[in-house]
Amino acid sequence: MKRCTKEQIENEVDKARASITKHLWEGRVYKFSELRDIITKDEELANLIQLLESRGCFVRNKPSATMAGQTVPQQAVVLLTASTQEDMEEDMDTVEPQDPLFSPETGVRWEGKLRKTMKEHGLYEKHNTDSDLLSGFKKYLRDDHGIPNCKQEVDNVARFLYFMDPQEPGLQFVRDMEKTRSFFTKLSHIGLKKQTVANYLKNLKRFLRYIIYNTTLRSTDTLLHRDCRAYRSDLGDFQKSIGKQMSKEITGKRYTQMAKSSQTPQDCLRILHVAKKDFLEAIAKGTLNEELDTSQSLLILYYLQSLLMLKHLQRAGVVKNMKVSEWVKREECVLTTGGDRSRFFVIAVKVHKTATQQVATFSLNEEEQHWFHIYFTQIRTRFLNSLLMAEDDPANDKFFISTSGNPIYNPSNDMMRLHKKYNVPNVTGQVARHTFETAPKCGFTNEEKSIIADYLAHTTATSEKHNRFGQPENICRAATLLSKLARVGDSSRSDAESALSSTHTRSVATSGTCPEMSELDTLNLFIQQHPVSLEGEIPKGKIRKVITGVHDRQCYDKWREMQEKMRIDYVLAYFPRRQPSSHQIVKYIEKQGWQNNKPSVEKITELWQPQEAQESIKDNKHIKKLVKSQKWKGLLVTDDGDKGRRVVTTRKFQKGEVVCDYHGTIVTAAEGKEMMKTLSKEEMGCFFFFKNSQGKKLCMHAQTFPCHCHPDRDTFGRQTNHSRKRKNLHPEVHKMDLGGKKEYVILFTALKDLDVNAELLLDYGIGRKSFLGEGRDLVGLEG
Ligand SMILES: C[S@@+](CC[C@H](N)C(=O)[O-])C[C@H]1O[C@@H](n2cnc3c(N)ncnc32)[C@H](O)[C@@H]1O
Repeated sequence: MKRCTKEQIENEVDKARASITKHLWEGRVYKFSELRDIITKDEELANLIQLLESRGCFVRNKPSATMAGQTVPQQAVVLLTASTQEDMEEDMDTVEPQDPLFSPETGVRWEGKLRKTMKEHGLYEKHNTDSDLLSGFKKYLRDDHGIPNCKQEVDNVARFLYFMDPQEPGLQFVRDMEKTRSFFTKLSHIGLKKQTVANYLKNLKRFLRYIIYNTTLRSTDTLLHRDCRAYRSDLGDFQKSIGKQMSKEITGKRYTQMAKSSQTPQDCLRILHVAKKDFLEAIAKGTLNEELDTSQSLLILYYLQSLLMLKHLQRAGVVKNMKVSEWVKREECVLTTGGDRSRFFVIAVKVHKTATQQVATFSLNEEEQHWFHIYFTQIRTRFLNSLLMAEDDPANDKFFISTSGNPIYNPSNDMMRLHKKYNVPNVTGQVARHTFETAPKCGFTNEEKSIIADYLAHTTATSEKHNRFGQPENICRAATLLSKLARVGDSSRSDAESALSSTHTRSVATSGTCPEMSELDTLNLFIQQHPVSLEGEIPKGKIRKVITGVHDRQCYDKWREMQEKMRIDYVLAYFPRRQPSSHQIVKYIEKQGWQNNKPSVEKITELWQPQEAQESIKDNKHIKKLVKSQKWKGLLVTDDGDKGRRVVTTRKFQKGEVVCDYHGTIVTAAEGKEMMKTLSKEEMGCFFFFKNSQGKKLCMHAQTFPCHCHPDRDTFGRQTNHSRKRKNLHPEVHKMDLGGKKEYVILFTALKDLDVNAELLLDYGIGRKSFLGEGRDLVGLEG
């Protein structure tokens, strides 16, 4: 090139340099793994490497035995005490401590086939996790990240390190991005889910963060430290590309999940219904200060987390980060609806990873508040006791604590365990939020819709609005409205369902303007929020309509109808065995002080019938009054030629009704018999012999006339005639508290329905040997 210009020569030199560089990189550098793939025998491989190196070639990533001095001395990697939390992530996919009672279904399951494939591709073997490097990482995860069981994560990294260098766990891998890529490509090629591959990547990134920030590497090996940082940044790019592939898979999965679960809000709440019985039993135990076993304690913990995510639609981050101080500072809010006051408790969670700057607010009703209280005072303290904690331990202020005494790690997994335990298809918090967001809000006013939207969105504006409880009512109203949504189509009906079983209501329910929110659902919710009570008042229109919406009229009528029925039953219960007169009913209703919605006398009279249960009768005031006063109505004494006087009815009596009593004085049966002996044939005997519950023979005699207590009247019982065949009365012996003294009372009840002008007839028991009836000596008596 003598005649060439300087520029031409320089061009040629550049070309040669590029060619040599290319040769150096591509022609003279060999990867150890590639050579090993061709030559399997160690000795031959070693000879070849020796030859290549002697000719100026390079062999990359040889096992460390052949690279002595290049690995980082492990003693240089010392765990730093101060942790760097600058970019702590939400690690929702890491496996958590396993509980024998609630076995989780998380992480990679080393099913036989997968394990085999991984083994075949050299991806399964791992380094001993007790090595300095890995045990340091383990400690870092446990102490700095509060992950007590990080086995899976450490195992993943141990597997990766083994793949990169089977000899020993080292850091040289940061200088081999290509092999790193090959590890991840292989993982996905053998059929691991993209999400699992992404987990490996995430674990590796966290391992690097540990190395970079939590070890002494920065000072002991600056270059390697620099390479670790560069490698971690490259991993970020790699993660993005995997992320793209994964997002397709995950979006697809989520879409299917959403589509699958775009059922109804109450489907999302199914687990809360299914587990509720057991949960309430556990709560009841807690309320009674009885000791709860671990299974019950966990049930309470998982149920409450699920309640927050599925019913109150809080994100997992909110549940995880809710603080004790926030629980303690909960704000009471009373929604007054008509005569009823509903208490709510608003809680604001300020720090939650899902949305910094925002305050998540939710409100618990009184019952829920009690549940949380039981958890807080009994379960949480017990869990905390299982670990000796430092004063400044983060668990001290986290509201939800796991059995190990550490803050809960992943509420979503806890919720999944609860679903699994009760064999209910899992619903995630995200799906629940989506379902409630998209549920048709038929019958809601625009204002109500916006309250719900605000509540669900937690926009900054909303949080500002709600911050410091500016508008706690709205939060409570949102909770109420969400309950309303949740009850659409709910099949677990109670009072409301029976109340709505009339044909009229059914036709309204089906022809209503809002098929999504039927009248039945609305009524159910309304009754749940404003239970029908004997004394309560139905809420005033404005407050009522928050729930009743377009079904206000029907709900109003039904509520009142239910209350009226309750009041009728109440009045009827006061007259269990003796039909009350109109006057008695009016007086009794007046005594209750009901201002409106009073039941009518006619209805009560029409509905009255004697109750079968005899228990209530001995304490029944109405009967007691009649026994004391002897002013039994509906009876008349007439004269009968043959039998003397007789008692007849002046009104109808129903079978089972108390007609009158046998009023007299109690003596022993022996005394009664003695008294009978003294009677002449002409004298009439008024004796009623009976046995008390202890079998003692007694006698009620009505020989003294008029009696001292009722000198103005002859009582009906003693004028009742005998008939065995046509008897229509049945005697019942009771012991009643009459003015502070327990006394025997013999009530005559109707054996059958009695018409007007029916003679009262009792079987005196004549002829029965065991019965010392007063008429046993009578002759010529009808059968
Ligand atoms: C407890 S008193 C019944 C009221 C009675 N008839 C009166 O005038 O006072 C019982 C007496 O009534 C009469 N008596 C009751 N049942 C009768 C009957 N089936 N046939 C005839 N006399 C009867 C008998 O004289 C009997 O001693």
